[in-house]
Formats: sequence, structure tokens, C-alpha cells
Amino acid sequence: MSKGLPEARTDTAMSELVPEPRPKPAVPMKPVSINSNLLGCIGIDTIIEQMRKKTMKTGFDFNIMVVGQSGLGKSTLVNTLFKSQVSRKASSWNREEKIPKTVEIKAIGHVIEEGGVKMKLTVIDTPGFGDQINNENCWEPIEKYINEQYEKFLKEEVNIARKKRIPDTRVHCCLYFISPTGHSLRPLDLEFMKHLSKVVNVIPVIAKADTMTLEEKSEFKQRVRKELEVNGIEFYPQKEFDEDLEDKTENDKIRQESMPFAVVGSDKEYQVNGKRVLGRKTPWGIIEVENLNHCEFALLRDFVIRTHLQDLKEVTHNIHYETYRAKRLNDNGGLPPGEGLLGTVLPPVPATPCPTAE
Ligand SMILES: Nc1nc2c(ncn2[C@@H]2O[C@H](COP(=O)(O)OP(=O)(O)OP(=O)(O)O)[C@@H](O)[C@H]2O)c(=O)[nH]1
Repeated sequence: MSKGLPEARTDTAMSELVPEPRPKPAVPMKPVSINSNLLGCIGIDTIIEQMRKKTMKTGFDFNIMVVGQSGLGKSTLVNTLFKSQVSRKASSWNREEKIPKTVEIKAIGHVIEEGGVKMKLTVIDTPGFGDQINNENCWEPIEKYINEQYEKFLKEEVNIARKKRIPDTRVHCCLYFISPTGHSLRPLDLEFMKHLSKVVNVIPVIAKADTMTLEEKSEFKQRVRKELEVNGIEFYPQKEFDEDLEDKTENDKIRQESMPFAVVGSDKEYQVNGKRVLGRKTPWGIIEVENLNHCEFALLRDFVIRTHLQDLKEVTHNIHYETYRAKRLNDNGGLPPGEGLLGTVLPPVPATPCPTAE
């Protein structure tokens, strides 16, 4: 026994001196790419079809806001974009309507179905923006509206009994109409885009491009791009959110060549070479809105609907809403009880994936 003690002591002393090797944290193995075709397909690619079926059943929300001075063709352009009467005016046409005294925000919902896919479209019009003598801070009601939609979504997210599908009223895209002056941007344009580009995807467009010559249009586009850059205004698609080289190459082209899209809108149809086209009849002929030789409407339509609609929704959810959510939850911790979302400090909310392919 006595012989064993020192040994035992030595063991204890040793174990104090030399800590037991800690188990190494499990490092996830790098996924190894396997070509399943070698052994026959297992059907991974059917996920696309499964997602398609789900989206067909539930449809999807898309909320677009139009901002710009009165008479720049906002209502006409959204009608042209969706080939339907979706604008505020089409829904509550009132020729007597006077310019509102302050910025009024009107959201009109529609369901558009194409090829069995339902889009729940909301057009948010902002009549009165920039129409006053004093336009100081006139973007504030618009920013407030955008944030209110984030707040609504957040409240639904933190509910204990959450809806299976949270209604999405968040603004996914804001078309900002620039007057085709050929001069510089107005300070109001710069202020608006500076403020709002931090909370929403802003896409600047030059309105009524048919009122400019080709040279004027090209020069004006360059000038606007330069002014936006000099003033540090990031419009959509923002450089920092390009996900890969393919995105970057595609979006660089849009940022450096197409932006701001110089567009013409019309909801009237005319017969051109035996085909019915949307256009504007002038003494010099018909301006076809979808003809790329006439204007860039088709580029804007393809960009917003055919190539970037899903990305507009994802950037809204993952960047703009996430920024709002994080700030709101942080701020809430400092608020006295009763002023928080739920009347108390909020629990951390796990971010939900972008609710698109429901
Ligand atoms: N030349 C030209 N005129 C246009 C264009 N788009 C619309 N218009 C005309 O401009 C006028 C105003 O168009 P709206 O679409 O009502 O303009 P808005 O910006 O919605 O106007 P508010 O509701 O007052 O803010 C109408 O007479 C349209 O026909 C365009 O691309 N080129």
C-alpha cells in the first residue's frame, strides 16, 4: 500500500501538470462532390419541380412602389409593366383629384395570373412627392411607410403562434422617376435616393425618354450615373450584394450601361406591321414601348420581372429587413417596458428564410 501511494501521488501530480488532451472540435468535412449519375440518378433535380408546384399553389407577393413628381408617367408605366390597369388611377380614377397637400401613400392590390402562377401584386403610389413649394423631408412619410411594413412582418415573426405564411407587405422595389430635364439631378432626387436606398431597393428610371434626343438621353444617363456615384448613392443591384462572379458580370453591365433605364410608358395599343403593340402615337410615328430601338422599357421589364424579381425579394428580406430587424431588437432592449413590440424586452428572433418558394 505504502509503496503505491507515492506512485498514486505522482499520477495525480502528473495529471495536474499535463492536462488531458481535449477532444478536438468536430470539423465538418468538406463536402465531396459525387457524380450520382455514375450509379444512376436519385432525383435531386426534382426539387425544382417540387418548388415550382408549391409556388404555383401559393403564388407569391410582389410589392412595387413608384415615386416621383406628379405627371412623370408613374401610373402609366406600372400599367405598361404589368400589361394591366394596376395603377392607383386605374382603380380610383378621378379627374377632379387635386394634387395632395402632403405625400399620400396608396397601396392597391391585384392578383395577376400567368401560366398558372399567381402573383399578388401591390402597387404603392406616392402622389404628392416633390410637388410642394417646400419639399424638405418629404421622403419621411415614404420611409415611415416602408419601415411600418417591416414592423408588421417583425410582429408576425415574434408571435408565439405564427401564421404558416406571414403576409408580406414589404416594399420589394422602389422605382424612382427622374424628370427628363437633361440637366443635373435635383437636390430632392439626391436626398430621396440617399435616404431611401438604405432601406429599400431603389431603381432610378428616366421618365418620358421620348422627349429627349438619342444624344441627350445618353449624356443624361451618364451624368445621372456620375452624380449618384459622387454622392455615394447605391441603387439596386448594389455591388456589395453580388453573390458571385456571374452576378457581378451581369450586374456590372446593368450598373454601368443600363442604369438609369430611360423609359417610355403607354397603355394604348396600336397596329404596327400587322402586330398590336403598346405605343405612343406622335406626329412622327408610333413610339413602340417594347422596341429597344425606341426606348429601354423592355430592359427595365426584363430586369424587374424576368431576371431580378426573386433577387429583389431576397435582398429585401436578407438585407433591408434584416437591418431593420436587428436594429429594432437592439433598440428595444433599451426601451422602458410597455414601449417594446410586445410590451417587454423581445426574445431573440431567429431569422426566417426568404418566404418566396413557399
Ligand atoms: N411623352 C410621354 N408622355 C407620357 C409618358 N408616360 C405617361 N405620359 C403622359 O403623361 C401624363 C401623366 O401620366 P401619369 O401616368 O398620369 O403620370 P403620374 O406620374 O402617375 O402622375 P401623378 O399621378 O399626378 O403623380 C399623361 O398624359 C400620360 O399619357 C411617356 O413615357 N412619354
